Amino acid sequence: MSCFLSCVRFETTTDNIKPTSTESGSVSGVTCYTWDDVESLTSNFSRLIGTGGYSSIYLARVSGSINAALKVHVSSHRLYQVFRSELEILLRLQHPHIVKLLGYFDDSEESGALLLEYLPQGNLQEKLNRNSKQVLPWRNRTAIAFQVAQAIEHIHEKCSPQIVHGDIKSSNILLDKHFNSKLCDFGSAKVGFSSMVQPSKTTSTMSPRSKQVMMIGSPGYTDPHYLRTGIASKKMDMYGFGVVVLELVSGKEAVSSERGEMLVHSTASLIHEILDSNGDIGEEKVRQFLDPRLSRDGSIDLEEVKTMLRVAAFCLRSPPSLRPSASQVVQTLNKKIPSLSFLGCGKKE
Ligand SMILES: Nc1ncnc2c1ncn2[C@@H]1O[C@H](COP(=O)(O)OP(=O)(O)OP(=O)(O)O)[C@@H](O)[C@H]1O
Repeated sequence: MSCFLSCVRFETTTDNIKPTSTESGSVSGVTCYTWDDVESLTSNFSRLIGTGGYSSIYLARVSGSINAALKVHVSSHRLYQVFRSELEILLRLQHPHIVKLLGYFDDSEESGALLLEYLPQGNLQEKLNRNSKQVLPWRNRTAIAFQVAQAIEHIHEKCSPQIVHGDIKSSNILLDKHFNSKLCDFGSAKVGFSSMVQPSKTTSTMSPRSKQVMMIGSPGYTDPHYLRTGIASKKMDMYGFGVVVLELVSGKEAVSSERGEMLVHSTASLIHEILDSNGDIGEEKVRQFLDPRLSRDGSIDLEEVKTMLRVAAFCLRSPPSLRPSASQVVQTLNKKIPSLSFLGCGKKE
């Protein structure tokens, strides 16, 4: 990146955070960095730890010793808006299960980077992968579901204006050294509407190709109602959450890398059976669906597996109005999953 540029500071007290020109500095514990700082924090981008559709993530060191992750957004005018939107949202969020913003770099035109707390166990998708050396124990899986539901509850119901994440998936769930989870990637999030957002006028006059670029969500996780209507709502996050719970229980990918089949399709008959019987599932079915790597764990309570499957089934329901809210999911898991208490994972926030 050529020259560096002035920093932008944000006032976080208003709904729309307005930038005001300043020098480098720190605001509410969030530091504004220069590009020289960014190069030095990442030792010239020497360790790539992740890549996404819009960004590359590098290991960084703050004060010479504390690990952090630097998310550098692809430099372009359009993607600068994605960066700004993610920055503005993260500045407003503080929750134990949402990734913490430590600082940022902003050239005010087309380049930006976010300095985030570092999550050493990477993302949940990698941890559930069959080739992962370590099998994620059942107790951690239920805790992760509970913590992600708490994070969604926070953005949906405890933030004003509320936030729809728009891309709930296992690669957007990061894990700390104890396998506690943190929701990340707010680049697709929508803020400040009562319950849903319709495509804007400009979107409705766009070519189908440009519309495709505007769509949010990821294959295997996207709410079919959103795909049909373009209307993003809190219930689309609950759909993505339902798919993540299916992944946690089965250990399977949302889209099979071998056959390209979607988990929601291969599990459709099981989901229907659960919904048609009002939540009742035979034990044999449950055992068949459970991640085979967990079957050696004799301590698994099949009632907990049933609860997780019921939650997933209800989150995948159509129409979206039939899906539970994040608070309802938090309450259900809290009540019906005794193993949560073993972990001290914080049944209460
Ligand atoms: N704070 C972090 N600590 C450790 N690893 C991280 C961190 N942030 C991101 N990563 C890694 O980088 C990956 C991509 O991050 P992220 O989803 O934020 O990027 P993106 O460009 O928004 O991706 P997407 O394609 O989902 O839009 C994550 O799945 C994770 O593996």
